[in-house]
Amino acid sequence: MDSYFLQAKTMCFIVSFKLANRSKLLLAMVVYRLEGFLEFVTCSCAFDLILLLNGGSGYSLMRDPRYNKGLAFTEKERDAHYLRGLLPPVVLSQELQEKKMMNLIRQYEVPLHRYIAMVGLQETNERLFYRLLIDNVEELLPVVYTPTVGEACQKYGSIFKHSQGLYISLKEKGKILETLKNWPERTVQVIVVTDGERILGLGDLGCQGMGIPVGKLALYTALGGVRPSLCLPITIDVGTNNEKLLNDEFYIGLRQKRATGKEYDELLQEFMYAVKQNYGEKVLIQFEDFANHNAFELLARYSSSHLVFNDDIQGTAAVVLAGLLSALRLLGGTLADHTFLFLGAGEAGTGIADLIALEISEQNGKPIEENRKNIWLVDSKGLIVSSRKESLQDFKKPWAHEHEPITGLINAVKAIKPTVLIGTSGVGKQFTKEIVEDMASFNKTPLIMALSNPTSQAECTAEEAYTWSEGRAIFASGSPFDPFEYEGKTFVPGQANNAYIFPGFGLGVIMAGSIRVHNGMLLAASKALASQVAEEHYEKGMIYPPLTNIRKISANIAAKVAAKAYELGLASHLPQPEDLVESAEKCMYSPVYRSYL
Ligand SMILES: O=C([O-])CC(=O)C(=O)O
Ligand SMILES: [Mg+2]
Repeated sequence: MDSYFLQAKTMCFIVSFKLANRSKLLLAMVVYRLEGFLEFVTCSCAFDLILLLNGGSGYSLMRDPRYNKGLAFTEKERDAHYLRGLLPPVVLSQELQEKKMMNLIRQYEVPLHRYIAMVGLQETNERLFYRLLIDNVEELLPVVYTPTVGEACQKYGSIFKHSQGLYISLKEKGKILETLKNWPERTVQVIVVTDGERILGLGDLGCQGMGIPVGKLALYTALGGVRPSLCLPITIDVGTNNEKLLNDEFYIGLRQKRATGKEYDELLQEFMYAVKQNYGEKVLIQFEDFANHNAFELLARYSSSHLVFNDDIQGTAAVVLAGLLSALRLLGGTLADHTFLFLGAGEAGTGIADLIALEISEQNGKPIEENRKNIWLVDSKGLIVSSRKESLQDFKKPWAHEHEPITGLINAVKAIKPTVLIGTSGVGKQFTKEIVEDMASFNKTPLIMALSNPTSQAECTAEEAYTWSEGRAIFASGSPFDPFEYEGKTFVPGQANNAYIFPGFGLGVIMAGSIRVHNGMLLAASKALASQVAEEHYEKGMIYPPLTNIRKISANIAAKVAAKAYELGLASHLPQPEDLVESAEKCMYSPVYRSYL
């Protein structure tokens, strides 16, 4: 079915019914609910539909976060929509509401309180929430996202007020399609799903991992411009092995140990096919914070049948590769001239290592096996070397190079002498003074990336990296660190967080109607990000552009990703628009209030 034709037809239906009378409007509403094209319906008409749905009461209407404007409802809107008397006399602009909310949020000193205030706003006035987030991205990202979202997940049960997103537990086995149909939106373009087993570097938080899909999707909208109604956060609850949560009276999930093996696989399979059946094959399914063993497996199993993207493997890889390409402007040489050492050989570590090797192969035309040789990984048992090959998990095997066995990161650093040190271990404080000093002893400009999240799990802090290297290190981290002054110079650490990539990447995939994710699209996203770092940023030690321009950055990433999808023949939205950056910017969600007249 041609969806644009259907959308247009539905819209005409509703508009004509609106012009007729309210009982007919009810019928129109049925049409709308069947087709689910609210976004295409004129604003005032949509407003009327909701009004009708709520029995004609403006009061109920104010309770819908998608439509609520709070004190910004105009006099005319108050008259037209039965709101008179339900609000105090004053009429505020959205700007003033924003100022007031920011003042309020800044009064909370505890980050979790700020998080709770932001979630409260999201649940009452969606457009104001996004307005705040977009206009104050550097200040509010650490509140709704990393690092505060980590603490929010740990305490999710205690702070839980309203449900956000969809929960699919073992209890829904055999009924997942039905469960998906309970979600109010009929059209969904991005799903972020977790099973909560590896939330950031905090481990198994079970069902309380829901904070992560909710936070990631808030970024899809704020940073990538994907409409909130098209985003669906999902948590799959197969139990948790976290004893503390199992014994917590406020825990919100199933009180049982994690299901594994066949039981797990069957639930995930039912989920994947129910999503495809309900939303079609062009819905992007982003896997987030699964444990290593499932993350690699799920990506491999579903990448040829579904539009899947693993943010921790692929998103993190793309953002780190972007940082490396950008850092070369400071370090000199090409990627192939560098030696990389990773602490951590899980999703992030091997994902990044793979993408670096792929990019080097694109550049020098040599086989990927050859280009892996300068990339070394250390896991909990030491340097990954060929004598350990038999006992290694599959995703580590390509990195088992010829070398004598070495235990301990410090010994590996001394032996390998990397130019780039990358932490993806999920364990904090692993880059000790001795390690950073060593890096600085054989590199004029050591590149140090402490990627584990949240801040408590970072391998070292910005201050440590700059001080221990006597101001010579280029430093980037997964969680944000404040600028640091060392001997009169202010260094601005970069945030090598996949937040730079996934919103724009997802937008590009959606724009092109791509049916699969391809490594070429990841490389395109990395290059698009790297190309947006300017001279003034390098002067401060930054290897990423500032987040303040993130919407522009995302539009450029989206354009390059979409272009790659067209080039690879994966795009289904034909013909290809002439100016993809312009198309990306045009389709981005704006949080400005609509008029309901
Ligand atoms: O959520 C973040 O900040 C980055 C990420 O994907 C992770 O650490 O798992
Ligand atoms: Mg993640």
